[in-house]
Amino acid sequence: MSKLFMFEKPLGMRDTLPELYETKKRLRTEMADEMKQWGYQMVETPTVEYYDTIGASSAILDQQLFKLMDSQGYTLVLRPDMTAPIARLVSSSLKDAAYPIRLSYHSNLFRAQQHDGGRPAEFEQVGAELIGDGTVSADAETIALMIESLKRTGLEQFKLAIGHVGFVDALLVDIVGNKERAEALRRYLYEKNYVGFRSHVKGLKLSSIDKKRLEGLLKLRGGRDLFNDAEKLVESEQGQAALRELRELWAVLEDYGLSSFITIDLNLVLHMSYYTGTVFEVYSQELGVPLGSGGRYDELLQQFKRPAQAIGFGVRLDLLAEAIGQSAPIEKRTCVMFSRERRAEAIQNARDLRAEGEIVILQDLAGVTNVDQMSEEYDEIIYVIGKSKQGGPADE
Ligand SMILES: N[C@@H](Cc1c[nH]c[nH+]1)C(=O)O
Repeated sequence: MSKLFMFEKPLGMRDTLPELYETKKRLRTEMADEMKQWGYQMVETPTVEYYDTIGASSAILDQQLFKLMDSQGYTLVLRPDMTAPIARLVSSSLKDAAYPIRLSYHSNLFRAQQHDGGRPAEFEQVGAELIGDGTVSADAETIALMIESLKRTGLEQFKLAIGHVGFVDALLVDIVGNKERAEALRRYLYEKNYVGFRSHVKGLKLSSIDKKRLEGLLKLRGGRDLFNDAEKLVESEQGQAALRELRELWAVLEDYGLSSFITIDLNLVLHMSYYTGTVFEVYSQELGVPLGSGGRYDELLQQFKRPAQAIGFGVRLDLLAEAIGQSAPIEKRTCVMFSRERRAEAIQNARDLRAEGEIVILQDLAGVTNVDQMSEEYDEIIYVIGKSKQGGPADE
């Protein structure tokens, strides 16, 4: 091995130390327990998939895919997303299961990074998919489940922004006339580059009324009241239908008692190109980036020959851990330090304490070079050293 790389990790790869490991484990368990109680069943899919199927339908940029080749020469990818593998699974291994199907997962995903110091290229996502149900009730269930599972982890200050692909697309095409010109504007929205959006709009050959309408889109963020403004802005039936759907969604989320977590953001555009309807993103007060997102993808399943409407979400565990702070409970650690002549007694001691649920490190004194430094690691040390005292307590 080249000495240069001995301590290096590939771009964007991270180690997880014990404290973060425990925090992530707690968060994963809380979320998984909540999803289980809503009837979502956990599944696992392979880490590697075929590039032609999963790589392409995952809607992740090609340059973000980790690619490898199998022994037959087929290109494989490390999965960048769980939604496409689940669509494959539902259309193959679960093809006889009746819709709607409720599945959940916690899986590591891989998205290659171009620069160092950026986001991790491998991260864990906890998510759920509700497949085969196109109702607004399914949209609301997915959003409510996301909120409730985040609440269960102890996250308090967060908001979920809801938008609709149908609305943004309809409004942009209404005004600029075709999909290509709309695409340039969508890109600014996706990058949340509103300054760029405004200056692009200024340069377009449009009437001042239409320019105002485009700028009006940026203001469509807030509570239920903005639906009235939005209705005036969009002309097409597609745009109006999207707004009716969102109004109904809001009403269902009120029935769940969760509307206080919601803002409507009608210029929300997400990274996955498979979204077709409602989309949403979760922000916590602590982070500048969304820690999870999701949406409706009614056309993805037909690529796998089992057409179905579907919706789901994914939460990034690394970002959730960052938002919540390392919060695994501090557990007491006891060390039973023994010398050889009392080894059997020490083993029994450790076994008894572990049976009571304690964390016990069993350590041969001869294996330690710096006893003082080692002692600092533990909350309690029980020395079982020296001559055996038959039946008596361990030496302190
Ligand atoms: N797979 C999406 C999240 C999602 C799940 N279901 C629908 N969307 C992502 O990684 O961003």
